[in-house]
Amino acid sequence: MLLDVGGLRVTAGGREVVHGASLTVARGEALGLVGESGSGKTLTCRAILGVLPGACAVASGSIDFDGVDLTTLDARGWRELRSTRVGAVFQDPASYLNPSLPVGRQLGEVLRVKGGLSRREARARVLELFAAVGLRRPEVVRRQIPSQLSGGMQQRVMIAIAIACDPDLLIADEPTSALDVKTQAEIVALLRSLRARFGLSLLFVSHDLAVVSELCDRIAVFRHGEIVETAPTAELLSAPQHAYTRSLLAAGAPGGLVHAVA
Ligand SMILES: Nc1ncnc2c1ncn2[C@@H]1O[C@H](COP(=O)(O)OP(=O)(O)OP(=O)(O)O)[C@@H](O)[C@H]1O
Repeated sequence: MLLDVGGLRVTAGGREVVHGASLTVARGEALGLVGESGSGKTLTCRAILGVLPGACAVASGSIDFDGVDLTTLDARGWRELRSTRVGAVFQDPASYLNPSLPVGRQLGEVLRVKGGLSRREARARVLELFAAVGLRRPEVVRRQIPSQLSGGMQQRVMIAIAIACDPDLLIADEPTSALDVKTQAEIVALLRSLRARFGLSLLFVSHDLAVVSELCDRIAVFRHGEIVETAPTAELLSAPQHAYTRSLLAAGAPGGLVHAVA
């Protein structure tokens, strides 16, 4: 198993908000996390990345990544993990990009500092990666600063940065939620093609069950800090076991979910 989280408990301001979450992601697999706002999806992802907000902490549980218990890592170990083995994309790409630096330079720096490429190698790789994430005219885009790009393009840049060092796992927390429906579909299609092309394992968070269904092999349903149900996507959609999953399905019908089941 690539990622194996067992009995994870997370506190926020001293109050427990994730109550013993267990989940696994096999190599090459995509696991979706769904559930209402505040149900603990983001803090679970941040615990796995070692980037919990200040007021939050892992109280107990295990986070095994490729045989290593991440809860034993020091700050340097976490940084190494994030720079090479686990990539992350969040809802608001603009807040993770430097507003005054051309995006090509930002990706180039990641490739040089974390990937060990020379300046020249990095420049060539920037163009390849920007093309791989579907940015047209990468030689123009690389010179632009974030505000010159649309939200969808900014998210493509973030995805390029996240996959720059060939991570084993990509954690995508609501990466499409701030985008319009058309761009959302394009980013989902991109993530699907990157999975196929690079064999990426994916932990994908969304409050939108239809989006998760299109991308993920299995789905875990969060409610009030607990995972109430985990099942293969087709099974979860056709025979949901938990009343809350049924209510999520009912809320999403008929549009996207019917399409997703078909
Ligand atoms: N920085 C923080 N300080 C204090 N409490 C927090 C913090 N971040 C999250 N929480 C609390 O922890 C709980 C879980 O939040 P979390 O962000 O993981 O939920 P979520 O399912 O990802 O929701 P959303 O879809 O809105 O992002 C919520 O009750 C939230 O209010």
